[in-house]
Amino acid sequence: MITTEDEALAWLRNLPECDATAMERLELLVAMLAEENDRQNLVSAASLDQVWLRHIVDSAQLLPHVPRETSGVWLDLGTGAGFPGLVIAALRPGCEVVMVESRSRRIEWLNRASEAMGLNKARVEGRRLELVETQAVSVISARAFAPLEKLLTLSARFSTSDTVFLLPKGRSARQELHDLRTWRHMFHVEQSITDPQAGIIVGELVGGKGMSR
Ligand SMILES: C[S@@+](CC[C@H](N)C(=O)[O-])C[C@H]1O[C@@H](n2cnc3c(N)ncnc32)[C@H](O)[C@@H]1O
Repeated sequence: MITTEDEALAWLRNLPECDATAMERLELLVAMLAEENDRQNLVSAASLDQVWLRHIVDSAQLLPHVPRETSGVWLDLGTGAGFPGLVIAALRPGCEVVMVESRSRRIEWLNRASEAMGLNKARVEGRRLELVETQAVSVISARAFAPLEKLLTLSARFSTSDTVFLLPKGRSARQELHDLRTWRHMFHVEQSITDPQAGIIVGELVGGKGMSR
């Protein structure tokens, strides 16, 4: 379990994707986030004291669940302050990361941060997820976006049987998965490395696209 900022930075530096360019991009994100958080409430002020642990590594810990050679779109739902979307895009610059966000000031922030970080393959879909054109994607991530049942109802149309869902769910992961009734799936809960009580729901929908509902 990672509990300090030093441990978070050490874990990150050991990540195969974390080269000098990625680190520079993440440092820029951390600096810009601190500044922007004075203008709009992107993350809790308290969490900024442990930003590498609470936001950067908390996002980056999704990467080992997706092989580096995976191609196709990584769709991040409700990216908000940039998590995990901007972190994934910084660490996998060859990956087409699409960040869906509906609030205008957050859309503006995501576009500005993405441009400053030089994330040429990342893109912001600045609209409600319900209005985003359907396409099959390789990965769907969502941190603090919606309860599991609703999340799947909104996002299943982007999935195939190969689409990997990566859903950091905090302390409710096991309960939400246990309560899920309407979907056939191959989900399980992985332990978060940043919070002993938090879990990440990982896996695929059987049949994808909600066809098996
Ligand atoms: C609680 S925040 C989490 C932000 C970020 N994922 C994080 O973990 O820091 C949820 C975000 O989802 C966005 N959101 C909620 N419903 C949405 C929808 N239907 N379509 C697009 N964005 C949505 C909100 O505007 C908000 O920025």
